[in-house]
Amino acid sequence: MSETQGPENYGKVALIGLGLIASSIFWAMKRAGMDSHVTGYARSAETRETAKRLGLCHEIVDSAEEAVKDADLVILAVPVGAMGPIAEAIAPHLKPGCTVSDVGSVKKEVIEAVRPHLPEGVNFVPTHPMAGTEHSGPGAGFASLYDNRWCLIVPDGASEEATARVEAFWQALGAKTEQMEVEHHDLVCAVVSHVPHLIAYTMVGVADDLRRVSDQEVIKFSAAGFRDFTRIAASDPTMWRDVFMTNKQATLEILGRFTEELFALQRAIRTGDGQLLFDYFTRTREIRRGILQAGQDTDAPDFGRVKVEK
Ligand SMILES: NC(=O)C1=CN([C@@H]2O[C@H](COP(=O)(O)OP(=O)(O)OC[C@H]3O[C@@H](n4cnc5c(N)ncnc54)[C@H](O)[C@@H]3O)[C@@H](O)[C@H]2O)C=CC1
Ligand SMILES: O=C(O)C(=O)Cc1ccc(O)cc1
Repeated sequence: MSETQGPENYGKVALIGLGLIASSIFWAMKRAGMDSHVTGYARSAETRETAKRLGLCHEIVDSAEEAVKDADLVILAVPVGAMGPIAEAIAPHLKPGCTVSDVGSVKKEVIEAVRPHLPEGVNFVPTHPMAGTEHSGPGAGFASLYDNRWCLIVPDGASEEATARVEAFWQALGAKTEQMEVEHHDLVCAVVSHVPHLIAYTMVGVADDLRRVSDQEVIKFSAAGFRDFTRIAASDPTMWRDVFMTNKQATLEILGRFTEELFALQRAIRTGDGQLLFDYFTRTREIRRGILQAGQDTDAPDFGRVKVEK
């Protein structure tokens, strides 16, 4: 019997992809006392072996088709570009009436890639936990990753009951949930996550290219701002390539605005317009204060040093 009997309890859960996000889901389920039977699958034999060694999932199997057999909840936790092919492969093997969910950082293209493959009667409830670190792979997960973090839910036509159960599941993992419309989700994420990652990648690339500043100096004198950039720019290249390949429209829109503002600031520096810079920085400081007041200080945990609880 489950220690908790709420709607968040699914009899059998399948995790497809066994990286940071899926392994954290498993550890958080365990911490929550859920007694679902969890089956896991990852594409590489090496990842499956590591997962077994770490005690991830109750069972690790050699194909996605086998993993989803009899599952009440299937969570796709692979890079966004791999969601469609995985959905196609598992579709004929899904339990009638089950719920399929994904955790991808982009929603519109993932929904378009996954939904056409799913049989009638299967509920698709896309989600996006706004929590992560720069680490990846099965050993990167920890039970508290989702604590007090937002998990965005993009029901996009799923039944209310299936959506409510998925929300209850994420709340049991420690997250706060909010429903969002698909296009809005992709735009919000372009602003708060995708473009900031691109800026970090660019800044670290610039430092690396700049021959007048040696690599040793970059490492030795890196202050907090640049250190944060290097942490973000150490994120998984496959995952982030897929994010920009699939959230094209929103990231290009936000990047367009970003470069306009950057040119305005560049001009102010060139023309000596200190007042413009001062006013701009005063406005942006208020945004930081707003985040702190809302109790959403995302700097609080230092992910590089965060204690891994299992
Ligand atoms: N890392 C982060 O901070 C966050 C990631 N996400 C999203 O969650 C998803 C998973 O990300 P992570 O767990 O961080 O990635 P990860 O790189 O740690 O793990 C990905 C897993 O998927 C497997 N995989 C890759 N291609 C596959 C395929 N074609 N078939 C089967 N398995 C495959 C890999 O072997 C690995 O086990 C991505 O869609 C990402 O956009 C969402 C929120 C935060
Ligand atoms: O590590 C960080 O700073 C993050 O921003 C984590 C993150 C990465 C990707 C997402 O889709 C959501 C959260």
